[in-house]
Amino acid sequence: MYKNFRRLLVIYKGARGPFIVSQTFLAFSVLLNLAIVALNGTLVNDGVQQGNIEVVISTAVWMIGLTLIQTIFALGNSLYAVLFAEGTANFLRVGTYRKIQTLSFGNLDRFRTSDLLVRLTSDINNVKQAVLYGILLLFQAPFMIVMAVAMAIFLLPSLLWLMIVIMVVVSVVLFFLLRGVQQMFVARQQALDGVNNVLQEALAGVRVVKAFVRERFEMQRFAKVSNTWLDAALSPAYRMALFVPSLQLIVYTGTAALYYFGGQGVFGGTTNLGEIVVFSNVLSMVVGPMAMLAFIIPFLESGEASCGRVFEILDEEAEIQDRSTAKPVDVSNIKGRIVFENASFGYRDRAGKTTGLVLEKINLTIEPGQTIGFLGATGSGKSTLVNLIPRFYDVLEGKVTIDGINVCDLPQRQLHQIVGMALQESVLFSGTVRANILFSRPDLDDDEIVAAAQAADADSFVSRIPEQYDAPVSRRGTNFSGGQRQRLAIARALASRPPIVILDDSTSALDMATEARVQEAVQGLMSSSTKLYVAQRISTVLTADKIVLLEHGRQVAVGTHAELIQTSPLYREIYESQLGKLDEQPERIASPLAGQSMGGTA
Ligand SMILES: Nc1ncnc2c1ncn2[C@@H]1O[C@H](COP(=O)(O)OP(=O)(O)OP(=O)(O)O)[C@@H](O)[C@H]1O
Repeated sequence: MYKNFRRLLVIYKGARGPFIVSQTFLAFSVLLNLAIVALNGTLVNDGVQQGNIEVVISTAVWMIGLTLIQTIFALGNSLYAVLFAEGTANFLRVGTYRKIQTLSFGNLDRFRTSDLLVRLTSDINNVKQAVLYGILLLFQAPFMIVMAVAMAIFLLPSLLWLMIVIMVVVSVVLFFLLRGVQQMFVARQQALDGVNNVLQEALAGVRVVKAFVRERFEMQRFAKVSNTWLDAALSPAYRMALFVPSLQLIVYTGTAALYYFGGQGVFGGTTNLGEIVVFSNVLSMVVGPMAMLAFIIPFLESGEASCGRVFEILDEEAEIQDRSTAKPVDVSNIKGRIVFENASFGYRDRAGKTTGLVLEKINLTIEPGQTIGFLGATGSGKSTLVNLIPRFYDVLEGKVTIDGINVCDLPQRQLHQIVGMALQESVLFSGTVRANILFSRPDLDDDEIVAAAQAADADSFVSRIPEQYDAPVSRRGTNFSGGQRQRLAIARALASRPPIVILDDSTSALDMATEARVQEAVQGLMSSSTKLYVAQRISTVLTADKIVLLEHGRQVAVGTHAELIQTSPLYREIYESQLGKLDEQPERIASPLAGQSMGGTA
């Protein structure tokens, strides 16, 4: 039972201190509570009924004093309970976030961003609530019930039957009120997942929604999931609303019965009024904790379920890990020779099973300093192919080597220093232009930053901004144009001058003249580095030392532009579809962009 919570207590050692302190305060608080209740008997019997004002005053003073001390213990209990609950939530939040940072591309493909967000926020909040209520009430309730029953046996054994009847009635009522509530809470959480999924997608794509005038559709879509959430939230809320009135009804009826039967005892001389007053208080002390127990159980259930969802992330093993045989290398000695040997790859589905091959038996040798272009229709596998070099994914068969070393035998930290990459989606972080360019190497000096920005043709627009390299970048870089974002992302990839640079469709938003300028500058700055360009546009790769043409995950042709135009009908078709019929421009066959060269060692 509650295996996730038990596991949490075992792994979160920092919680033990606040937990023990809060429960110690709680025990004292409950004992004092009972003592105060017992004093009611003295007050009525020896004070009020005997007309002894001194007993009344001294008992009242004792009761006030004990109440003050009890309040301090109760406050201590609450404070440490909050510390414990908030500490637990923080422990889970930081641990989960740290875990997400260690996950590989493949793991992240299987967890949707909205899913991760819900787990990091709402689920952890559920755990916190359950821990808080649990620590405040869970241990208090049984303790109070046992003590109160003991007092009832000691004080008025003749009316114990009444207490048992009331406890049975309360249990039956609570059973019916709570039946199915756990499933209702789980359904509410799932409905919240649905709301967050729609919200995340719709807000991230709000511009597309507006551009396609889909606001009404999106509003309806959101209203639908929001209504589902409302229904799911109302069902347990209705049940909870019945809680207090039902219990009040039982307590008031029970108290009336107590005075009826107890009154007969007083008239018969078998009991006295003080005992009945104390018994009446004890009755509330039993019903209250029973209600508390019933009240927190759904929270505990929902917290336990959420804790399990958080553990799912914490238990996720990063697909790509450093091998025990991985040996550090001197990055400055890496030349940048890349070889694909019979490399095949396929993505995994949510269950972790490979769905089919996206790349098949790729054999390719790229010499240090060469410029290579990868060309092919959308979905042909270009990005997937280059992603195998920095080990964003591991090959299923074959291998990829850098300077003869299998990339799987390189420590990932070093591999990512060797391979600088501008990803297909140019994501910038909020901060400054400088901080974004320095993302991979915070120790670079201003000259190196400017050199990288110049090579990416970013310096031209950055230097026109009044704050220049200290210009603010908003979240995801939305205060820059698509082309500017791409150029800053390229500068970020070049800044540390890695021996291998991969630009994955990173110049697609640039006009052809700017693109040619970038390529020329990159060639100047990174002449000894191996440069890989993934492109949709043939103009991006025309002057490469080698163009690799992919079709449905297979490498169908490799060669220079002049070679491919003669030997590959597919290449010729792509060329003509983008740049016009060759028959009408024969001089372009050998020298497509006369005067522009990005090649290194042709
Ligand atoms: N993370 C992923 N999970 C599952 N399948 C994927 C993933 N990324 C890509 N694919 C699939 O792999 C195939 C190759 O995709 P890839 O992105 O490598 O193509 P591409 O040639 O770079 O395309 P584009 O030019 O449009 O970027 C496609 O069929 C795509 O649907």
